[in-house]
Amino acid sequence: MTITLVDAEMSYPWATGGARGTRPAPSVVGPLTLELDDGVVGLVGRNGAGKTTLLGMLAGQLKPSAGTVRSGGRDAFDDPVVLSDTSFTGVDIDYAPSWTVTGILDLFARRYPRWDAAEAERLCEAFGLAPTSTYGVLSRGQRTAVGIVVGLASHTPVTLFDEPYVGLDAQTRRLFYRELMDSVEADPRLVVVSTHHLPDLERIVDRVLVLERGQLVHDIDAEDLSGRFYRVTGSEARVDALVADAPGLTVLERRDMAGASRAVVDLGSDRAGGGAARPYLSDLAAEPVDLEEAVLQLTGGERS
Ligand SMILES: Nc1ncnc2c1ncn2[C@@H]1O[C@H](COP(=O)(O)OP(=O)(O)OP(=O)(O)O)[C@@H](O)[C@H]1O
Repeated sequence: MTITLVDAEMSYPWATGGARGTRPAPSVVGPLTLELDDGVVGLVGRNGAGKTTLLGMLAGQLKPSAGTVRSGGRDAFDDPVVLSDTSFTGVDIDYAPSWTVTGILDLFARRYPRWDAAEAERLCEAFGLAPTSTYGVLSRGQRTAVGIVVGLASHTPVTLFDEPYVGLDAQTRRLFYRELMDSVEADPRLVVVSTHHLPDLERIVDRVLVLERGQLVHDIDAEDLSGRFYRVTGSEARVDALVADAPGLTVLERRDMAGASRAVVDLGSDRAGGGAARPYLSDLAAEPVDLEEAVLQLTGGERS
């Protein structure tokens, strides 16, 4: 499935404190022009960057205040086809406390034409969800697991997960990422996962979108990240020579002490000729930087 955004914006008019519609509200997302295709997309950004809002727009649940969001060629907002083609689960989505796990899953089985009941049952067992438990008695992690089961078993062409790790212990988180990986391998679709924990997604993600104050500041092909960022260590003179000689190399962070130097460098994407600088690393100790560190560097260093 393809989702296309053209100059799409979202503002919450009532967030300005004035009467609704009496003065222009600032956009919390956009304007964004973007195309999303099948594959796993990681959506990252600091608190309040607009991730949940963007997911709501992709899901057709929020009407853009300007521009367009089209999913599978249809105007996404409130479109019945888009709604049955899209699952959106996550941290802010709750169900009535009296509903049982089975009751919740039955609801989605009716909503989603490609629902896989056997898979839902298997996943419930794997995530330790008793079918007769009511939602109100589930722990935080078990509630997250209900959302995960819905997202995976729905087999919707567009599957959106908003921070699908809240409350999960390390083993269960790992189980989710393994199940997600198997699921998209068997049934490729567009999956967007908003997250503050990129390392968990590192092996699965095809693309990373970085939002900052509602703007898309980086759109990174995950393959492009491997072999692009390195932490190098060596004598100051060697690091100076690397910086002077390697074509297209950018220093993102550097610390010099007593004649020795440690630096994080960006060789540039392979598409932009980043490979040209790689041979210059051979004189130094160089280790690749992981996806999260790379994104942190691209977004201007440590999050405070
Ligand atoms: N229902 C709402 N009414 C008014 N403002 C809202 C509403 N929902 C979100 N906002 C505002 O929109 C901005 C983006 O919020 P959003 O929840 O999309 O960010 P986020 O990136 O998902 O944040 P987090 O990582 O903290 O979950 C924030 O400034 C928030 O205060």
